[in-house]
Amino acid sequence: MNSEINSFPQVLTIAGTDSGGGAGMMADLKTMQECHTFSTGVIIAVTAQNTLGVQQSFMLPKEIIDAQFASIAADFQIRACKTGMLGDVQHVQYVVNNLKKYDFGPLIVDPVMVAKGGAILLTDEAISLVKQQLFPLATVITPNIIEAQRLVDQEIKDANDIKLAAKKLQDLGAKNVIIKGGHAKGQQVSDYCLFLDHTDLWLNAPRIITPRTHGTGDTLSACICSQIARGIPLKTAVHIAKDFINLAIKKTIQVGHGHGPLNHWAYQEVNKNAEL
Ligand SMILES: Nc1ncnc2c1ncn2[C@@H]1O[C@H](COP(=O)(O)OP(=O)(O)O)[C@@H](O)[C@H]1O
Ligand SMILES: Cc1ncc(COP(=O)(O)O)c(N)n1
Repeated sequence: MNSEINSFPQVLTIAGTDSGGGAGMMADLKTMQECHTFSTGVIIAVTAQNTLGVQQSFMLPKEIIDAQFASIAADFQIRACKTGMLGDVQHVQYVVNNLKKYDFGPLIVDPVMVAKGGAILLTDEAISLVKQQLFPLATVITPNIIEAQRLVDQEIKDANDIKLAAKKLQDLGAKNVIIKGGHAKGQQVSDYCLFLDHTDLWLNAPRIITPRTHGTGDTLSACICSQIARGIPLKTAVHIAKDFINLAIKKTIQVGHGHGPLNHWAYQEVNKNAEL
């Protein structure tokens, strides 16, 4: 066997597609590419979507989902993987089964529930399965504040509530928890990280006033996934991901009429020759 084969960092995104190119698997692939990792994908759902919303979606059958996992496992050495839109109970179960069957390295779970345009991307019944079966497999989970409220079934009003929610989510089996603050109010956008070793930190950045935030959560979690695959420690990875997302929002591109997509190449442009 040639030991050079598969020495390059490879990652996997398990998600829904976005025909509009801004969120879901499309945002993941663009981010992973910019992070100099080779990205593979298991498509769970196909959405007809643009910056104005989700017009239609179609959940793929079990056979083709299992086959995608098998194809990837047979040829690549995936060093980290992430989940995005999983849709419903059945599809969460297919993903859990495959993640137990194959070793794809550390798992980042972005428990995507509702698109920025309002479309439901995870049914209510599927939420408890995500908590019971997917979180215990996860190295990192990255709910936004609204998702965190649903997951702990409690209102989150302030920083203390965020900390308590993160602890509750960790108790469900997720090793590291990041609660994203994009949907909170205030001039700062603060993401709270609670790590496995019980240390914590806040990632702060000035809030950028813009409707162009389609795919922010996908991008943050994909960036963390790629950094982990490259061997970057998690506490460094989260700082890189925060810089990456901040620049992707700040260096805006004018695309679409609604919740516009991000500038995924901004980080590389600003950090030319960065050791990314
Ligand atoms: N208006 C904004 N200005 C700066 N950063 C933002 C803004 N909105 C979201 N972010 C950042 O984007 C990432 C995703 O956050 P959020 O929007 O809460 O997640 P989601 O896309 O899952 O709803 C976080 O790191 C958050 O801090
Ligand atoms: C297929 C898919 N996955 C995830 C999102 C969430 O992204 P956002 O919250 O920015 O709409 C989305 N809109 N579509």
